[in-house]
Amino acid sequence: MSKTAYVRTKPHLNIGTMGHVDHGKTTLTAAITKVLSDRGTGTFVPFDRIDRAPEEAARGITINIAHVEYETDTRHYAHVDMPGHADYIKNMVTGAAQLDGAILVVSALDGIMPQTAEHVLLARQVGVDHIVVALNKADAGDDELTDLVELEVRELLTSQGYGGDTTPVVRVSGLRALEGDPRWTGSIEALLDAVDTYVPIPVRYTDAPFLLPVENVLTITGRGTVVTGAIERGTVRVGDKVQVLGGDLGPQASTVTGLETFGKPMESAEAGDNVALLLRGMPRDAIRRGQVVAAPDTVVPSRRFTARVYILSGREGGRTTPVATGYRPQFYIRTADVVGDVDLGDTAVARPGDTVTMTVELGRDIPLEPGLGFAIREGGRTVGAGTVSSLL
Ligand SMILES: Nc1nc2c(ncn2[C@@H]2O[C@H](COP(=O)(O)OP(=O)(O)OP(=O)(O)O)[C@@H](O)[C@H]2O)c(=O)[nH]1
Ligand SMILES: [Mg+2]
Repeated sequence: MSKTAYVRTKPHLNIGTMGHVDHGKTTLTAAITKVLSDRGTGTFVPFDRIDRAPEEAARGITINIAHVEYETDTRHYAHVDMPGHADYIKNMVTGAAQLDGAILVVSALDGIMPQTAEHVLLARQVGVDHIVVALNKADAGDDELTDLVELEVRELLTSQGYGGDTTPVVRVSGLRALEGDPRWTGSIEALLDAVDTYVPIPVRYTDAPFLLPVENVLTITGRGTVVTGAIERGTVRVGDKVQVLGGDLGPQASTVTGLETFGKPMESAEAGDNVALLLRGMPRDAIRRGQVVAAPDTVVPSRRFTARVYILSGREGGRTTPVATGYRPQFYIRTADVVGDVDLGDTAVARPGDTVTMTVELGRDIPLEPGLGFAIREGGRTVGAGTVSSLL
């Protein structure tokens, strides 16, 4: 089977849809691919293909199917439609989504709902700096109500530091656009123009040594083990030697023998690209989500570090009671999810809303470095957000 190689002609960005359940994220995602396939710069991905369970390995070393790709006149996008609220939280807090910008989908009929606010808050915490709003279901709403919803959304964004006054808010109908109604396909064009102009091309760390947090691991019969994820920094080429780090077996050497993005082979990939790497001689059970693939001898896994941590307040969905030394929550670091012991030193307790320095000892060694962000979770909710200060 011969495949067309990926040709990099435009800057690549990672974006995604977020917003309350049923506000139309998946319908909008399908509509975007429809409008762009009509333009000839993408492939139409119908609703039920996006909403289907991920990981379909049969077609080659391809990435999680919740991603779709498309091109506008000026850019190449990987777009992730997170299937549900829990997946959104997981992908955002672990950094797996690595969004350069987000489309906040708000139903013009319902306005802001709890997950709308929660997703905006989380986007802020994980460093998504640019949001474009799709006021969806505009076909079914009346103008006065939609005006109110728009006002409400702008206020929410401002309250989270997004500059709601200048945020593009575009009235769309994913459903009608999907049906080909020209009035509403035009609304999708307008939304894409807003994304193209409002979300800047991010600075990529292409000069740093290669590092890929592993999101998924698959086996391709007859070819070997494949890992997928978004490249955090650096570049990688077919033939490069790499190390797999953060597992129980210690660092393991391998060589990249295949490289693809969205099923298309590529010679080299760089920071920000969503890729699949075929790794020579790597047994399937020797690597799992949460580990990293890196340039040899550039990363040393460790488990003790100090960090500055913000403990979310109850109002932000966090705890209502303080934490103390001996607290043992889960730490979400890159794509890893690992338990850690918290030591607050001289500080007696950390109350919700406080920012504190803590020492953490993780349950296993993982690649860490100063400046690395992480989330702290407990019982299915995010209770803290922090940054590594130093390794011990
Ligand atoms: N009238 C109208 N209905 C819409 C529009 N977009 C989506 N819907 C309907 O809203 C419902 C939810 O749409 P989805 O696209 O599944 O919403 P979602 O946000 O992906 O939902 P979750 O993934 O479950 O959070 C479906 O019944 C859609 O047909 C729209 O533009 N107009
Ligand atoms: Mg959906």
